[in-house]
Amino acid sequence: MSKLQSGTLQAAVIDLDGTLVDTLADFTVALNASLADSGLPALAAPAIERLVGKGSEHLVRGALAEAGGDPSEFDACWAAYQRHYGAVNGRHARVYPGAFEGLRRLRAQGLKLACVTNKPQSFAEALLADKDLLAFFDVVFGGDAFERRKPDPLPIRMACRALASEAARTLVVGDSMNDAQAARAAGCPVVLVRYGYNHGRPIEEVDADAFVDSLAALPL
Ligand SMILES: O=C(O)COP(=O)(O)O
Ligand SMILES: [Mg+2]
Repeated sequence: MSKLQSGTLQAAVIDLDGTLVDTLADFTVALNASLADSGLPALAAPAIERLVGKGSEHLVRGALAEAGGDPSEFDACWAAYQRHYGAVNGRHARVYPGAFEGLRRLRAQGLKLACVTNKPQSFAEALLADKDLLAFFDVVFGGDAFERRKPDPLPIRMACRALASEAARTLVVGDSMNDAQAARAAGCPVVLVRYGYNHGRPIEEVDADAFVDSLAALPL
């Protein structure tokens, strides 16, 4: 755990959905409206939660399959989802307890901050702005910012480059195996929150340096 000790870090890369903001209700409303447009039944929130974390295409494709739709309906469902999510983005979402305090503490330590999410860039920026979180970040990279997204290390590496930080001195904070795998492959220490979305799997089975119940409890 020594690599997480205060004073050694230069920057932190923070995930969005399931780490900073609880967006499951937004996903549920937008996906079910999209499925309804295709005449398909609604899904319960826990089924949708298991699909969150690998980006919006994965989410829509998975929801379509779970609702009994045909893969050929993807394009229509994807277009509907863009519309519905754009209309609902942030409305049913809430910032997790401790998130503001955690971000303030990271900033107070002099760390540069990046938000790296698999959520599309425009939705991510709008959500962060709506929740008064955008100003904490030096840079925001969405799931469509690069050719590969988490669990690929590319977005984390690009964040380190943008922040001019060494990977080993850049703390990744997330809620899922996608964050942890990306961080490990990039050579960054990683802390996972216990309250987010991890494809229905216990978070503590993921390889990480520490687990916390709140961003206010980050081991800094
Ligand atoms: O869009 C998703 O699937 C999840 O986004 P995240 O990377 O912020 O958790
Ligand atoms: Mg997440």
